[in-house]
Amino acid sequence: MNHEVAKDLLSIKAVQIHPEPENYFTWTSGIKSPIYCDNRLTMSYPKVRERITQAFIQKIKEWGVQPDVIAGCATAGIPHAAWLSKELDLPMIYIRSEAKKHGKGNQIEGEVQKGKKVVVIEDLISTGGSSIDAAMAAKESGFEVIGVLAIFTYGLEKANQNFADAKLDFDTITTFDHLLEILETENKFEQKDVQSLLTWRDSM
Ligand SMILES: O=P(O)(O)OC[C@H]1O[C@H](OP(=O)(O)OP(=O)(O)O)[C@H](O)[C@@H]1O
Ligand SMILES: O=C(O)c1cc(=O)[nH]c(=O)[nH]1
Repeated sequence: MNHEVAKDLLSIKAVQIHPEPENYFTWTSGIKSPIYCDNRLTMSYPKVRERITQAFIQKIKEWGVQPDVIAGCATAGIPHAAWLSKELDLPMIYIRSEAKKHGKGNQIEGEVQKGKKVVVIEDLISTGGSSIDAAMAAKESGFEVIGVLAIFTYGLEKANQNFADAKLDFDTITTFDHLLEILETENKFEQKDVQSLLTWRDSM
């Protein structure tokens, strides 16, 4: 399943690589990166999003804890949380990056149910900042957070540290390492290009 989803991301052209530093992407954390993975594109591919939903179900089974509620991390995690909660016939909420400045001033939309077990669904983990903030908001409102599940992670040491500091479990369907393995195996990338991306990742 891991490799299938990584292959999907490549085949729908969710992954873009700009090796020239002057064309680096800027991530939400401010990190400048030669690679960007636009998992929002998965919405447009029913078979791909279904595979992602099934992979999330598998990850939840592996955790061995039955969630009561599925939470989407705004914005890109929301549609995946919706498909997953429908498949599991569970309630859904979504968590904004900050409380609204008008209306009801909510950060969490949907019904807050204190003591209920929630899985936070995110599209992608770079530093983990966005999904950790969402999980913390859920905790502060009274939910019991089982952990964060995302489609993809870069495997940055910083993210592992941030999740450890927050005492939060997380897992992903696929990873940067899987992507690079596929690019190399399918001869789309030379070993030296794979190595230079790995060196960049490990320097973060
Ligand atoms: O692990 P992090 O360092 O927090 O980075 C990952 C976050 O960045 C992207 O969101 P973005 O801020 O681009 O917003 P969006 O989800 O609304 O598109 C992505 O969807 C994750 O939420
Ligand atoms: O860190 C980010 O902002 C980020 C990285 C990435 O590859 N894709 C994305 O949507 N956001």
